Amino acid sequence: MSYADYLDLDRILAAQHPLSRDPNELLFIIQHQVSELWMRLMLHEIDGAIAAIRDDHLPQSFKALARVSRIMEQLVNAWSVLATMTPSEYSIIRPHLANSSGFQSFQYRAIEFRLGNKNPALIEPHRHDPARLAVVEAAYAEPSLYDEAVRCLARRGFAIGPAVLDRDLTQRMPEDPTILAAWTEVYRDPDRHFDLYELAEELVDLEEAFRLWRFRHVTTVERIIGFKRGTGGTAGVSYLRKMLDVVLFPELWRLRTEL
Ligand code: HEM
Ligand SMILES: N[C@@H](CC(=O)c1ccccc1NC=O)C(=O)O
Repeated sequence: MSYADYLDLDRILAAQHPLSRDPNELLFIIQHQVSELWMRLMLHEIDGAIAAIRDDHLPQSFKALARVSRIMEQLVNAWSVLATMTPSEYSIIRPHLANSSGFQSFQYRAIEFRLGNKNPALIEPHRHDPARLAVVEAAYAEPSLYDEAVRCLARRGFAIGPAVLDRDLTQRMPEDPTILAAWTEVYRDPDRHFDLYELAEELVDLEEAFRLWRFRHVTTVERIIGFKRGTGGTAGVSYLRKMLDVVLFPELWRLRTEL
């Protein structure tokens, strides 16, 4: 066993195939490949966190969630590398991308779904690809990270409404007063509910990192393509700006007003 064998470097380092003659395309490809590798680890850790919460092993979930947030921070900082690519450079690469786009990232979609941001329309780009479709559909159908956190609140004796606990898991969880009341209680007496308090703060950390990623995506996109339409068919920057309004764990933000 050698370093290169263990890491399967021959395959990883032979996996860049620029379509243009532009030297900057290598940056574009590697930026996305590195992101997909980090996303692979994020999905693994999110799955671990979900299982740990389900099994009431909260300290184990904190380790996994902290790792997910630190990975997301890597992805946030990675935008600075891509931002060294100018609009002139990208305009040479872009025609080669045809209508491929980030919508086709099955790992990104699985992460969004695992974090509870469910939208069935976004399964469609994966319809033609059975193996990837299976990953996305499983993430769509299964309880999200936040579902498991809320079920944990219920197991700890907080009165979570039946509409929440018996909900259709394929829909986004609507903001709910019983969840808000439970988290508010946790934050009013952290010493009494310390592990739930810590869980909540891990979730807030993760959501903050995710928001920063969305913000840097849209800002980098505006810097590189301005207000052109996206290759995936959306209006581009104005579409991505709307995504900045997504709130993953609404009651955890709302409770701060209640304290
Ligand atoms: C020059 C660089 C980039 C440009 C111009 C760009 C542009 C866009 C646009 C316009 C969209 C909306 C879909 C569309 O109509 O095409 C989009 C979506 C997306 N992009 Fe990028 N992007 C860039 C780099 C990246 C990178 C480095 C990643 C990291 C993996 C990424 C991941 C995604 C994802 C996951 C979506 C779907 C977002 C969602 O559903 O909320 N993009 N991108
Ligand atoms: N949506 C981008 C294209 C794009 O960024 C892209 C194309 C192919 C593979 C990855 C991509 N990155 C994420 O959206 C654009 O409109 O220029």
